[in-house]
Amino acid sequence: MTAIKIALIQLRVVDAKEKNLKNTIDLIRIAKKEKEANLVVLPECFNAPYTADMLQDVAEEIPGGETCRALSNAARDFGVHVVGGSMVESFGGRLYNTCTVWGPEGDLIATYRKVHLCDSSLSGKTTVAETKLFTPGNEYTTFTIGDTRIGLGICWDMRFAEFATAYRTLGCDLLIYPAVCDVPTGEQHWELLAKARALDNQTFVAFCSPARDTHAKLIPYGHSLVVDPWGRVIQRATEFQEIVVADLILNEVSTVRKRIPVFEQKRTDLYDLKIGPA
Ligand SMILES: O=C(O)CCC(=O)C(=O)O
Repeated sequence: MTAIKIALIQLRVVDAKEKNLKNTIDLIRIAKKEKEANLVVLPECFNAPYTADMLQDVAEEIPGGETCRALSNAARDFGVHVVGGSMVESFGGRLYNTCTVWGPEGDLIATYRKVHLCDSSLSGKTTVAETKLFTPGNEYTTFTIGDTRIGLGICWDMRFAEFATAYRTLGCDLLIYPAVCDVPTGEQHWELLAKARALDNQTFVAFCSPARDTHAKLIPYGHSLVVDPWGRVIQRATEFQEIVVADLILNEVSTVRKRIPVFEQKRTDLYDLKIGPA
């Protein structure tokens, strides 16, 4: 079994794409060279702040744009898997909130387009209306490191229990969600959601947020974290820019599943999950 050392880069996102890309590359280098991670994760909208009026300006084609070039080069130069948080993808005249995944040779090994678009007033302080801005994706996305299958979601996706359970059914042992939650909602729900998805599905779960920026329109909660299949938080960031690193003891997945065999005991005669697309 390939060991996974995951690094969540809680990036301080500023209002200039080149600065964010440069900062990202520096932090990917540190995550690999100094902290010896073999899987590096970036936050949702890591290359530009999360604001509706900026989307067209920062949108790029995948894999043709400067953000993909930067991530591909970093993955190859440092020899590390990179889950590229999310970026605004422009495709066929539409915008998607998309995560790219890069292998250690710099190859694009997966892309995931956010499936559940967020229309919410969150805590009552922040309003998000993504269905007016983006087109939703329609597919699950998984990739593997060694024999570990990893499933992807973005932010609001973390609230949909069936979606995460579908990933467990598809064979995932780790779920990764780049995300931006506002502070009041984060205080109430962030850790609870990560623990719930981990415990329900007996998988590792990682949420990766940008660092807190009190001048941003949507002030990110921060506190990126990793939860194990038993539902314990094994690493947690503060609200500032930092890299949190966790060794995933992947044997724990089968241990927890043997000790608590809920997936064998589901009453699929009474309830069952249909996995699409239809
Ligand atoms: O689920 C949340 O609390 C935040 C969701 C969100 O802001 C988003 O998906 O863009």
